Amino acid sequence: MSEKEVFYWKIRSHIGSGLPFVIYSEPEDEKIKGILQEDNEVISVKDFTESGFVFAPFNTREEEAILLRTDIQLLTKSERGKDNALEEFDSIYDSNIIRNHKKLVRQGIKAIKESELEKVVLSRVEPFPLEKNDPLEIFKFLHNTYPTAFVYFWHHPKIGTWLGATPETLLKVEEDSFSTMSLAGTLPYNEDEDVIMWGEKEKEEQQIVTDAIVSGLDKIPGLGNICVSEIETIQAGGILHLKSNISGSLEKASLKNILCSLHPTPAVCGYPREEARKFILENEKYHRSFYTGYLGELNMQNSEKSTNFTQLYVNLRCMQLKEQKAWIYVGGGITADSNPNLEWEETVNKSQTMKKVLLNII
Ligand SMILES: C=C(O[C@H]1C=CC=C(C(=O)O)[C@@H]1O)C(=O)O
Repeated sequence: MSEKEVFYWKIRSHIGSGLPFVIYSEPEDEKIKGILQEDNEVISVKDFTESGFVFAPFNTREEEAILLRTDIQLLTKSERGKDNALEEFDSIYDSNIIRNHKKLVRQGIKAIKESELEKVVLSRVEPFPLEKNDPLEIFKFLHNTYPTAFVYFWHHPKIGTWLGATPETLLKVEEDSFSTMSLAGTLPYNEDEDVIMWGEKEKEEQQIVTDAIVSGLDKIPGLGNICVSEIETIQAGGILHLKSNISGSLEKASLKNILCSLHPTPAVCGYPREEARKFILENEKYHRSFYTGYLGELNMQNSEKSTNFTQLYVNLRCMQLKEQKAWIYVGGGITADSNPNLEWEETVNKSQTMKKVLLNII
């Protein structure tokens, strides 16, 4: 058996034993890592000084972030094949689903016009029937199709099974520096278009995220030299986003303080945070669970440099596998200038990220 076959064989046998694990690949990296826990204990993160793989929900105030212990660590390399040119396809939606999402968006716009709320991120979940349910095959396809994303397959027998390919970094910390990202605004990617015309709505949406992140970080003692990069356009599968990198130096600030300041960012919740959170919990009418939470390596050891590092990503473009279905989670940022029809289309475009891959598996 090749090294890669041994890697997947060990993962399959861990799944067979009903034990928790995660496999993942960092953006632009061909390494696939595995973290396997040897018992099925559900471990909650207490103060973010722990080491392991963290999987945190959207609502960290009421739900726990889960830690996988690094009992076994695996590594393999996987040359990505040529970019999988997967076909887009038209989904057929029940008219109630469309109506409900547009209604939610209209409620959000109304609240923005009538209250202090400036931006709210509204989402939905849609089921996709799976005939063949092989999450490892889905993971391999995601890894091959989205080389610039953080791709993962996370499983805990007592919690559930999630997969995703997210373009958004929440926090990277190594030695005395940190970086995060302001990602917002969405347009469909069209390879024939050389110049991308971002509208005022998208620019404003992204600026709200940048300003809120910077003003939150500014208040944390022990963080300094905060810099914001130029805004750039990035491609994430079939869509484009506006992105700025935000970085700085970290002296004594704790990870817990930084994460409390960052999560949930206005890219997944809104601004001001409290008003947006309240609106989401009262109006979305479904449970986000780990969608728009975050995940990744927490206080892991870099053996080459003998330092600790943390690399966390926002859980976007993701799905949960249950009841022979993939539940795909999608949302978008709403501001006063949002158009409910376009917001619906945006969620449809985002759902293609997962569906294109699933269609090749079933
Ligand atoms: C909430 C999602 O995306 C966020 C991240 C980037 C762009 C977004 C937007 O344009 O609305 C969202 O803020 C999602 O993909 O489900």
